[in-house]
Amino acid sequence: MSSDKVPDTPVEIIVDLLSKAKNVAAARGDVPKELTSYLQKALDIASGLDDYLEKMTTQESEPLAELYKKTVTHDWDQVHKEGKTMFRLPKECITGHVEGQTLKMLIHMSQAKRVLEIGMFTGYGALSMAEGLPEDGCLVACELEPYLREFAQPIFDKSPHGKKITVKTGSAMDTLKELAAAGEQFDMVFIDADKDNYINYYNFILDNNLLRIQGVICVDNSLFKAKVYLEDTTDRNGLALREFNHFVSNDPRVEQVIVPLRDGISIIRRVPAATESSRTQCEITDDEVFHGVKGRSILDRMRLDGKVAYVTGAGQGIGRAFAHALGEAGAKVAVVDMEQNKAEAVAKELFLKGINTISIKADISKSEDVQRMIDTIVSKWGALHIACNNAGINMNSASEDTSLEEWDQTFNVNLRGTFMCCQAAGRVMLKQGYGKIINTASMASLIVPHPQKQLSYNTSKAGVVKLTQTLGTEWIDRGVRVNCISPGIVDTPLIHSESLRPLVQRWLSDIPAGRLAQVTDLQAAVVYLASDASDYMTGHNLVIEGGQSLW
Ligand SMILES: C[S@@+](CC[C@H](N)C(=O)[O-])C[C@H]1O[C@@H](n2cnc3c(N)ncnc32)[C@H](O)[C@@H]1O
Repeated sequence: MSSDKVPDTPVEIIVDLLSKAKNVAAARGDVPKELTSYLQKALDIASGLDDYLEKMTTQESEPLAELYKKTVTHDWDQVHKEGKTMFRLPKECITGHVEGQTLKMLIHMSQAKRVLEIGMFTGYGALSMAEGLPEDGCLVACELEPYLREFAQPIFDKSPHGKKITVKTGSAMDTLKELAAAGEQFDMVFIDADKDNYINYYNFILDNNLLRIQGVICVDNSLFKAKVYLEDTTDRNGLALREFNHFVSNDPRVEQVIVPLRDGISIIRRVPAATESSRTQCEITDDEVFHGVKGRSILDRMRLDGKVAYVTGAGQGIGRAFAHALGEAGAKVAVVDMEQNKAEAVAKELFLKGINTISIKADISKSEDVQRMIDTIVSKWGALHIACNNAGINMNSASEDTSLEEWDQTFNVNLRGTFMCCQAAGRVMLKQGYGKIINTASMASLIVPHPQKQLSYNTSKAGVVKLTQTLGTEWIDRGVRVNCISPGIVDTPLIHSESLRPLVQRWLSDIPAGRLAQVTDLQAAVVYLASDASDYMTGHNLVIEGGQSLW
């Protein structure tokens, strides 16, 4: 701490007091050595803490460093004297490096997408939080002083994250009212403005649903230089924070913890409305719709954490997208393809995203490969919950010319192969009493796509639907659900082949959605069918074709 700096946090105050005590001790000749040495040790511990935290915390970005420098070197007294700000703003207002990174970390951990800041100052906290937001995230910063928006904006503009920030100038309470009237809701709120209004901001936010359930409110200065717990406190802000902490700690709508970082940060989580205390406050229907099935919200019910999955034909296209989707939702994924290098490449992608994965080379038209695939997965991970039978081939010929070879080859992979996978996976799943099988069929099971000629493909995919319906009804009473997904025409490398490329325009005129399907259009469906949320669904053909089969 530099000598001209006023101690501002409990630790800084302790350092100041210990330094004074040390000086008093040094001025007297009769202080025992032991006491001087204890004082020195306490001083070393306290004075080293903030520096150490600074050093061990991830460095700030260049725009943040620039914003910090610009803020602490600015002549705020002069600005105020010139009437550019209503209040004299001390540069110590700034959140700074360690707190900024803490806020950014909280944004990541809570996966917040929409953030509200009350009290922006020069935008250090706002930009730190914006850096933690996803690309489509947004942060609304409330600030009383218009001067500060002008001050911060040029640096926001230099950062790739600055565009996520919208500054609303004026009284924060007016802005909160405006946001509530517009039905806005946030995942995280950072309160860091006028201390005696904290309680009003907090209550307004909760009373008006500005914070979503499970959302987080962070509050700065909640230790307020230790004045919140020192008995002789008369300071207005210290008393306001004391009352605020007391109120929050008794509020059944939330859980809170005060982290003794700098001047204290409270982290307050809005708990689900279904807690005992709030239940007694109003009439609710006390059921799974209200609480969620096994207490899990609908999005949680689509998580696949701890589940073991495989996807065949996962080396590219739809299968690759399915493998990523299942992994992102929490499953361990075996990436299966007849081309080993492709399976390995996709498994590497999943690994980079932190997904547990293995690659397996298997030709699903060979029964020994199918059994080896299942055995490998079960011996590696001890179970099999999700079987995604996606591998398939498509060949084109006029029906009068279709060779038996083409027919057999198509059926060997698309129908016989899918059956073998279903059977081998099903045997494991029936023993477990639980399983989800998702076959890739095709819109061609419903309509006859044209003008291309693909008799064997269409017929084999119609077979996949009937296979799915039969297994789906035969096995559901033993916990195994079997469904299929029928994509329309998907924009994969396959359709950019010489023979198919000219047909794209023709197809587009048959698709109400006006575009081909992207593989990403199919990802949510596979996660849904793989999750407990679809447990009542079996033998279903989920058609995703931009409306093409309806025209
Ligand atoms: C402690 S500073 C905020 C620091 C900031 N969060 C950061 O990351 O550096 C408090 C800010 O709140 C603003 N403020 C105070 N009262 C306000 C009010 N009623 N409405 C909006 N902003 C207010 C002040 O102008 C000041 O810029």
